Amino acid sequence: MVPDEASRRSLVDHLENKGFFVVGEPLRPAHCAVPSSQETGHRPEHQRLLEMAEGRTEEACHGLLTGERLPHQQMTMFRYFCMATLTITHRVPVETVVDFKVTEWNDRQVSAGVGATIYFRDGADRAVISVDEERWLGAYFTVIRPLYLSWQGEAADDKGCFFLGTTGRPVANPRSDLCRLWRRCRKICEAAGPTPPPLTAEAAGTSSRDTSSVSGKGSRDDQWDAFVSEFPVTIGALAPSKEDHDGAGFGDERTHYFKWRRFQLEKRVLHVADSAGRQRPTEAKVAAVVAKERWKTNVPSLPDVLEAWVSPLKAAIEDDEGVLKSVVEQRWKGIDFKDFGEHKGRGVIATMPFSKGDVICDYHGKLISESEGKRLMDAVQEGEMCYLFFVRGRLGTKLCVDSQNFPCECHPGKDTFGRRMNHSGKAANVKPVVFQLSFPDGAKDTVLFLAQRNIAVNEELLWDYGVRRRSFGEEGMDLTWLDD
Ligand SMILES: C[S@@+](CC[C@H](N)C(=O)[O-])C[C@H]1O[C@@H](n2cnc3c(N)ncnc32)[C@H](O)[C@@H]1O
Repeated sequence: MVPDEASRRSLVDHLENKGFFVVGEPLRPAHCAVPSSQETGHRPEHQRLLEMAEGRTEEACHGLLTGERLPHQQMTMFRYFCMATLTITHRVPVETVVDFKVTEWNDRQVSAGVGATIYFRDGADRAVISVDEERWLGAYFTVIRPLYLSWQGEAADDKGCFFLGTTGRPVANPRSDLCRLWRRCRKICEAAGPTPPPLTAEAAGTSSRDTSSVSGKGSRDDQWDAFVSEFPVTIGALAPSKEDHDGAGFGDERTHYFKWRRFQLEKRVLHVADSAGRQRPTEAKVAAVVAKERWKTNVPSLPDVLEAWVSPLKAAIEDDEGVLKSVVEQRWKGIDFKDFGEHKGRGVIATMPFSKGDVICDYHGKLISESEGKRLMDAVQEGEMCYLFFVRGRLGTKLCVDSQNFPCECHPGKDTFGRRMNHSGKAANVKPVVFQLSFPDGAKDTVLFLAQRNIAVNEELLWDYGVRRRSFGEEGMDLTWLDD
C-alpha cells in the first residue's frame, strides 16, 4: 500500500532503478491517431522527452540516409525512438507495434506534404504520421532493418515484422526497449530540463490487456538480445564493464558478460582461422593476428583455431553440392549393404573403386547433445548394437549423432549406410571427419566418411570406432571384435 502520490512516485523510481518496469495506470483506447491535449498522468512528459530527443534523431536520420555508418548503439536507439513515436505520440498499442508488418508499412497511404496513414491489424488500429515521422521510420526500414537482416542467425525468422532486433528476429520485449530509451533520454536531457517522471504503463504504450507489474528484463533470450543490441559482439570490442551493465539497465548480471566473451572468442577464432587462408595455422600465425588486432584478453589459442580452420580439401567438400544432395537424399553411389552373419551383423562394402580422400557417405542421424547421447548409451542393453557417434562439432562443441533411434524422421523406411559400417582398429580404410554443410535450413555439423586409402570393389568399409577394450571391459560385453 502506498499512501500518497509522492511516496508512490518514489517507490516507482526505486523499482525502476532496480530494473523493474512499472505498469498499472488507467489506460485509454489506443487507436487515436493524434494525442489529445487533455492528457492526464505522465504521458505528456514522455512526449516532451521524445520531442527533446528529436534533434538527435534528425541528425541520426540524416546520417542514415546519406550513407554514414552509425555506431550500433545509436542505431538501436533510433529503432527505439521509432517505436516510441508510434506508442507514445500515436498511442498505438505496444502489441500492435511488435506485430507491425512490413506489408502494412508498404501499404501506408501517403499524402504528399502531410505525412502518411498506417493501418495496423486490417485497419483495427491506425496512425496518421507526419512527414518527419515517415522519414524516420523510412530511414529505419531502408537502412537499419536490412542490416539486422544481414546479421540474422541461421534459424532466425523475421516473420515479416517491421521492427527487428539486431539478431534479425522480431522485437520481443518492447517495454524493456522503451525503458532503456527513457533512461538514455534522461541522461541526454539532464541539462535541458527537470527529470522526467517514472515510466508508467501508459507512457510505454502498454495496452489494457496487460496491467500486471512485470520486470523490464523479459525472458532470458530477450534479455540476451537486448544485451547484444546494446553491446554488439564484435572481434574488436571491449567486453562491457560492470559500469556499462549498470548504466544500460542490466544491473550486475554477470552471466551475459561471460556469454558475451564466449561469443567474442568464437568470432575471434574464426577470424584468425580465416586469416590463415589455405595455410594450416601455426602458433606464429595466431600470435601475429593477435598482435595486429591488439587483443590483450579473450585471445584464441592455436588448438581452437586449428579446430575452426577449414583446409582446402574441407572447403572443396563443403562447397560440393553433390555431397549435400547425397546427404539430404541419403543416396550414395558405389556402396551397398552386406550381411556378415550373426556375430558381426550387417556392414557396408564398396561396389566401385574409391580413391584416397573420396567422400564415401555420411554418418546419418539426429544431432543431439553429448549428455543426451550418454543417456541413450546408458539405455543400450548388453549385447545390443550401438549406433551413437560422439563427436566434436566444428567449434569444439561436444555432440552426438543419434542413429540409435531408427529409422530417422527424415528418411522413414530407409536404412542408412553410416550406421552399418563396422569397426576395425588395424585395417580401417575410411575415417570420419566433421564438416559444416549448408542445408536449406542452415549450416550443420555433418560427419562424412572419407577414403583413407584407395579402396577396391568388394572391400568392406571399416573405420576405427576409437574405443579400446579397457574402457569397455568392465561391462563384461563380448568385444573381441575390437581387436580386429
Ligand atoms: C554401428 S553398428 C555397425 C553395424 C552393425 N554390424 C549392424 O548390423 O547394424 C556397431 C555394432 O556392430 C558390431 N560390430 C562392429 N564392428 C564389428 C566387428 N569388427 N566385429 C564384430 N562386430 C562388430 C558391434 O556389435 C557393434 O556394437
